[in-house]
Formats: sequence, C-alpha cells, structure tokens
Amino acid sequence: MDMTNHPYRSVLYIPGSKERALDKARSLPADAIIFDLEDAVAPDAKAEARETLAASLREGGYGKRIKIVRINALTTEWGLEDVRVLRDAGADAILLPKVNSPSDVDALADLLPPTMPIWVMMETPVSVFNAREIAAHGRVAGLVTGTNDLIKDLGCRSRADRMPLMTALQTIVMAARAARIVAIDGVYNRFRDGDGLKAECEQGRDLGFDGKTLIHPAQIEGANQAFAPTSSEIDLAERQIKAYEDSMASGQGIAVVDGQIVENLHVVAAQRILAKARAVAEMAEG
Ligand SMILES: CC(C)(COP(=O)(O)OP(=O)(O)OC[C@H]1O[C@@H](n2cnc3c(N)ncnc32)[C@H](O)[C@@H]1OP(=O)(O)O)[C@@H](O)C(=O)NCCC(=O)NCCSC(=O)C[C@H](O)C(=O)O
Ligand SMILES: [Mg+2]
Repeated sequence: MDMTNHPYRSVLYIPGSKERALDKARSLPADAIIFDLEDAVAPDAKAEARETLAASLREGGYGKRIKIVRINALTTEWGLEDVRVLRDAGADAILLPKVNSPSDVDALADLLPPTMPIWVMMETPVSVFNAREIAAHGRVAGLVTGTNDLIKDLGCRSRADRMPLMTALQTIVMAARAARIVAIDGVYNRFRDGDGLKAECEQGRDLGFDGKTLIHPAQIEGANQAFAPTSSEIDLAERQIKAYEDSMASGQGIAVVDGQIVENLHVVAAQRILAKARAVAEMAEG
C-alpha cells in the first residue's frame, strides 16, 4: 500500500471488539481506519477483540483504506500480545498510544518487521515537548493527536475554540511537517453535532493537519469535505502554475494571478494542492 500519496481526510476509529462495525467499515468512505484495541475496548474484552480484529484483517475487504492498528501501550499487560497477534495480520501500520519519547518507539520497532511503519499517539504533555524528536524517528510515519488524553493530563477546559490546546496542536503539526510525515487531528466527541464537527475540521485544516480522527460513520462526510481541496483552490492552483510557467518562458521569475504574486514557492504549494486533489479522486474511484 502506498501510504505517502494517500489522502488522510477521514481517519475512523473502530473498536476491535465490534464485529458489526468492523464489517461496516468495508463500505464506509473513510480514507483510513484505526482498528482500536486500546481505549475503545474494555479490559475484559481485550483478548477476544485482538483475535476478532486479526480475523477481520486477514479476511480483508477494506480496499484502498489505510489500515492502522492501535495496540495497547507496551507497558500494559496487553501490549506485547497485541504485537504478537497483529504484526503480520495485514495492517499497513501500527499505532502506539501514550508515547512520551523516541525510546518508546524504539521498543516497538524492535518487535516489528523492519518495513512496518509506526504511527504515534501524541497525547501526553511530555510527547508534545518531545514532538520534534518523536516525529524525526526513522520508523515514524504519522502523528495522531489524542485530544481527550491531552485535556485530561493538562487539566484544561474542553472549549469549542480549543484555545487551551493550541500550543500542542501547532507543535504537533510543526513536528510532522519538519519530518515530512502525516499529522492527524484529534476526535470531536459530540458525534451527532455536524455543525460543531465542521467547525473543528475547518480549524484543524487551517492549522495544517492532513485530516481528522473520527469516532462515528456520520462524521466521515464532513471531514472528507473539509480536508479536500475546494474547486476554487484547484482552479487557482492550475492558473498559478500556468501563469508561472508562462512568466518563466518569457524570462521573468514572478507571475501575478488575481492581484497576488506567484513565485516558485507558491507553485510548490499549488502542485501540492493538485496532488491532493488527484489522491482524493483516486480514492473516490474505489
Ligand atoms: C460512539 C459509539 C459508541 C456510538 O455507537 P452506536 O450507538 O452503536 O451508534 P449508531 O447506532 O449510530 O451506529 C450506526 C451504525 O454505525 C456503526 N458504527 C458506529 N460506530 C462505528 C465506527 N466507529 N466504525 C464503524 N461503524 C460504526 C454501528 O455498528 C451501526 O451499524 P449498523 O448496525 O450496521 O447500522 C460508536 O460509534 C463507537 O464505538 N465509536 C468508536 C469509539 C472509539 O473508537 N473510541 C476510541 C477512540 S477515541 C480516542 O481514544 C482518541 C484518543 O486516544 C484521545 O485521547 O483523544
Ligand atoms: Mg487517548
């Protein structure tokens, strides 16, 4: 699975214990799925969920959706067995919760095949302080923000504008961008509130996240819309690239489109928008 040229607009958590949801996900329009063995699964159900999930992954049918398994932390009684059962079950990546430092990633890397990408939950204050080093770890391919755990650990208020989380959110995006890996925003807990989800998706998009983690199928469409390039963004990107090429051909280094300058760096951003639009279109083709 090519994980780099892939959209990550909607990243849906599914409890590994829920067979019906595991099955339903095969037809949901999410870009990626996090099959969860951690917080969505009760302690008594963990052993059975592990086997249920391994069987679902082996059965397949998830198409182009990126398949990420969230194991329990290796410091828990379940973590090692999660790795043993799931490491060869067909996941595209393993997601490690409650990471604090690169050494936590090392511990998991030692247990996985060398080609298996590791994603990391950024959900402790220490992980935010160590964000740059965690993101730069050679095995880490994505950062997933755990806003619920962050709010718990910070003791901050859960506000609609997420002001108390802003330093953490921006640090996570910056760390991911510096390391050229994926950055996914946290979940919106009020899963029946479409307007609230839309606002939070747009905020996450504006901050630079690639997409949002979700807890319910009803949230997928809102995230897919918010994190996809709009038709006017695509149109502007195409015109910027054309204008810049024309200006280069006539010996000038700068073009002007809609009253704004276009330099090489704007062309790079425009090309990124078009690449994302192509990736979204390919995902829609199924
Ligand atoms: C939140 C839910 C418990 C709600 O479940 P339910 O009441 O069953 O919802 P519905 O009846 O509306 O469900 C309708 C159908 O959709 C399927 N469904 C529901 N949720 C999912 C899902 N996540 N993936 C796939 N399919 C789903 C139901 O099976 C129904 O199907 P059908 O019967 O065929 O019509 C529930 O949505 C849920 O459990 N969500 C996931 C919660 C979760 O994963 N939490 C852990 C991750 S959040 C987190 O930990 C973030 C981070 O770590 C942090 O710190 O912030
Ligand atoms: Mg968490």
